[in-house]
Amino acid sequence: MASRPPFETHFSSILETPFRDQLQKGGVFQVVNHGIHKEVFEMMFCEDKKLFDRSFNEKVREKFSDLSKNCYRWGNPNATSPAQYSFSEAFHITLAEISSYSNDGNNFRTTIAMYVQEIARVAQMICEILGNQVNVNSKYFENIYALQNSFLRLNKYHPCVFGSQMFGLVPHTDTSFITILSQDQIGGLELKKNGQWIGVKPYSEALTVNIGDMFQALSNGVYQSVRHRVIPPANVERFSIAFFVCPYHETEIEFSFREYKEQSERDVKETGDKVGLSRFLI
Ligand SMILES: O=C(O)CCC(=O)C(=O)O
Ligand SMILES: [Fe+2]
Repeated sequence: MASRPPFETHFSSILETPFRDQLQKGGVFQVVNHGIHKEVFEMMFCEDKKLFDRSFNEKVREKFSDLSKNCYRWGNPNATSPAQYSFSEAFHITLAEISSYSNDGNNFRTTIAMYVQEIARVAQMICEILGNQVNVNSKYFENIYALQNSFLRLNKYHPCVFGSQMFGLVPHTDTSFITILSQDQIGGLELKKNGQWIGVKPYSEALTVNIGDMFQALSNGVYQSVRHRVIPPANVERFSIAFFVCPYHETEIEFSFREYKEQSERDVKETGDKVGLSRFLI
């Protein structure tokens, strides 16, 4: 593979107004010239597709050859109505798992480890820049690659046989510090801004970044996590890969990340929705 393209080091200057104002209202931005080689994305999406191409039985099987148990889901098992159902399938793979992969020549594992190393490097830079702007202690992002709760979510969206009655992914905010998304060119991601849903246009090789609940809490509400959803594609499949940068479970923000995650999971089970940060504010 050719050497890494140069990273645009003046990235931080664009974080000044009015860009920063946008983030404060809950925003998503796209990063180009991030230094990740095109081939890394091509290889990752190729392995991603092969994984989803396995039979349903294989994917739900208890002991899946490359991955740990229970990392696969189809739809939303807690949904109590079609409006709460996500018409998509996904694999969750934590950094803890990825960093334990041995270099045994397995294509899937080598590719995923390489991808995560690259994406963590970009995530580190973005978190530090965003954190500096709002005086967040850089200790939270000292070594993102060591944050074992961070995870990749591989998403596959299918053309929805129920028309527009169902979401590809139901409206939600991410629990992470930030989320970095690679997506193909199909589109379907939307975010809520001023009460309206707005489509996020995919750009080739751009990374889409959004603020999650934990950065909203860390920045004391200066940055806002953004509510987003995915509309299922009309007649093709869509793939995306999200990297969620998450703190250690015991990290104290004003609550611990574990408390936040467990409460969110209980809320989703009981109400079909994640109540979110508002529950933790005094
Ligand atoms: O697939 C997308 O565009 C968004 C994925 C997403 O929001 C998520 O995985 O949390
Ligand atoms: Fe999300």
